[in-house]
Amino acid sequence: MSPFSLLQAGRATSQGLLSRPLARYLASKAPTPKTGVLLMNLGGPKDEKEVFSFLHRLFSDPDLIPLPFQSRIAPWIARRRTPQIVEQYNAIGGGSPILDWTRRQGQALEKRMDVLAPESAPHKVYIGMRYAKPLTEEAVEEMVQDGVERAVAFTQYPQYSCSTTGSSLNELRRQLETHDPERRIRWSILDRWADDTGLLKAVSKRITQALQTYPEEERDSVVLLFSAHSLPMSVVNRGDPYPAEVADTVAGVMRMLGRKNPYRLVWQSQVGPSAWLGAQTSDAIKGYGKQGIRNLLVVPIAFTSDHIETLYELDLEYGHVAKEAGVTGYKRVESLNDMPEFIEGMASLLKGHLASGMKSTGKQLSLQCPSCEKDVCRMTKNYFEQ
Ligand SMILES: C=CC1=C(C)c2cc3[nH]c(cc4nc(cc5[nH]c(cc1n2)c(C)c5CCC(=O)O)C(CCC(=O)O)=C4C)c(C)c3C=C
Ligand SMILES: [Fe+2]
Ligand SMILES: [Fe+2]
Repeated sequence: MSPFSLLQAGRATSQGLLSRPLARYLASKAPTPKTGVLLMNLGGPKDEKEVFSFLHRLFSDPDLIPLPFQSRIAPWIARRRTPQIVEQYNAIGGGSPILDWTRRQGQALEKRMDVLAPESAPHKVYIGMRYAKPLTEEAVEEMVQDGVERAVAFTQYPQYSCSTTGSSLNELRRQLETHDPERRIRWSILDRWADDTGLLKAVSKRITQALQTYPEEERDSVVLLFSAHSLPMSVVNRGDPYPAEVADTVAGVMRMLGRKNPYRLVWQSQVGPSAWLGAQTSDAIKGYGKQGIRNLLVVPIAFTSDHIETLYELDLEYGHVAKEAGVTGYKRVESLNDMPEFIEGMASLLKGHLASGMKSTGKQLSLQCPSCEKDVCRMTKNYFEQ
């Protein structure tokens, strides 16, 4: 076991497991990690008390939702939305499991990397969420304090969007400018892994496992409904690569599966009145119901772990839609979470990245934020390319 796993609590100051001084003391006793790996994700409230602050940060982010008078409007929207979202989190156990899953993924990844890539060991995984604790800032502070010299920003969104990975990278750059002004940490970016073999294998295995639960004679006709978080059409229209990269993952999974099941890519989690990319997952379910299709297997294809969008929206909300529509064989593929094949995939992706000399992956160089011309993204590109 990695020495850092033993000191797991030491990195958990923001998660309230230990007092900050004790955590600092424990961290000071650990060896300096040779490689720091920052897992970046959206984050979620751990309980209902955190829902407002989570939504407040989210609606304050112009990379996700540009709003007029953002700093004044964001708390207002967050306050209005909080009761409804608290109810949704309560329906799935009171909070988002995204941090628990990310921690488990991180621990398993750290352990596997120390074996798989001894040349870059010891590895230490940090977690930087965009809108909930532990925030990017806390992770960066800890990395600086640990004396990390080489680090990989490893986004947990396999497909690139300026509103997700782009936003996390912009935030990382801002935090580094404050907390590491001398640029002691050498960074590289690991993102745009939509077609990564490990990812495709893990999703394919999940689908195969789920298909086994249907009667054998019905298995080939089960409709595979790949569902990804939607994007506002304004973001799609400026050329955000996310829809194409999601489609790439779907095509790769279907190739790897080697099955002839009917399949379709649909979009969920639209927010607010503006136009979003469709077709909506819920409309597709209703449509299949009307056609008399009974067996629908939903595959979350842009999330790597469980949270409100899988547990509430896909399972509860759309489970109800399916029931109303007569889709009696509506099921959802289990999320990747800490599936060993997925961890193995993450580890070999990371190992390959490190072996490439810690430069950005090259094949799909991330840092161009390909869709947008925002100054903030250009600044981030310049920062990491130096
Ligand atoms: C691929 C992942 C995601 C994309 C793309 C994405 C775009 C996006 N999201 C919003 C607004 C909200 N998203 C919310 C929750 C949420 N979003 C993602 C992922 C992506 N978002 C996740 C994993 C979660 C769940 C967090 C958790 O439970 O841990 C929410 C909060 C819930 C709600 O109020 O409905 C909002 C709001 C926009 C506007 C957007 C694209 C620009
Ligand atoms: Fe951008
Ligand atoms: Fe979202």
